[in-house]
Amino acid sequence: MLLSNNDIKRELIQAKRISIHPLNLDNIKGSSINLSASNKAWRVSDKQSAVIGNVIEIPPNDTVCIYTQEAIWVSRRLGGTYHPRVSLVSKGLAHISTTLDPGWAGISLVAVNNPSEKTIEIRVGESFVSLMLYYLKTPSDLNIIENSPSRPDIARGFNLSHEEDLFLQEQWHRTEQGISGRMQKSDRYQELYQEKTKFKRSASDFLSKPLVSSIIGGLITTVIGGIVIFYLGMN
Ligand SMILES: Nc1ccn([C@H]2C[C@H](O)[C@@H](COP(=O)(O)OP(=O)(O)OP(=O)(O)O)O2)c(=O)n1
Repeated sequence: MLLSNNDIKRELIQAKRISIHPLNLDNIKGSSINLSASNKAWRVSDKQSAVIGNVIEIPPNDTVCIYTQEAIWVSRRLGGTYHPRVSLVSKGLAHISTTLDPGWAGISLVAVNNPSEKTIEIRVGESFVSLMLYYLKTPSDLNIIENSPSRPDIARGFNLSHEEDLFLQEQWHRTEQGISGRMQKSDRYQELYQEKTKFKRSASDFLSKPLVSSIIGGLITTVIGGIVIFYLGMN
């Protein structure tokens, strides 16, 4: 079953099946979450960084592998698929759709391909890929993650700077505890949490109003009374 925006928000608040950090609530769409481009991106052609200032340049007929800013953890009860955004493909870019395995933790490495004849740019921080998440009917029995978190195995094939290499070694984006812990301490998570408690509070305030509670009480009494009278009449 595909997760809606409400499902994603509920799961993020519980932090038992999904954690994302950094969390951008505006990126949660109807049935997906958009992920943004980080400043770590390399050309497949010559393995060099594709980042110039605040922009990632994708040369004609080349592919650039871009790390997302967001690190994601999902439990064994969820999987996902990565899809290109319309704003990206309408520029002439494409990327090969890939999968998010149950139990995965890490930043994602998304390969963006430019089959056109001109250089196309993606701004650092721009959301460029949509992730759709699905509940699994039964939890995956994959106990050992087959791929190393945040895929340094692939990134080390590029010419990494010392800082980039150090970043890939950081543990916060490579474990459930790291991603979940940072997410729960963030302002955006607190905002999401407050939103939920505000809704709960206003619902209970509404139900506790004397007029509302007497109408509900009256309705319940009428229904129960009706059932009792119906059965008495039957006998
Ligand atoms: N654009 C993407 C898509 C996925 N992943 C992460 C999440 C996935 O759970 C993990 C493994 O994805 P694949 O199974 O597609 O990886 P491989 O191509 O390496 O396949 P295999 O698992 O057969 O080694 O990589 C990623 O970093 N970037």
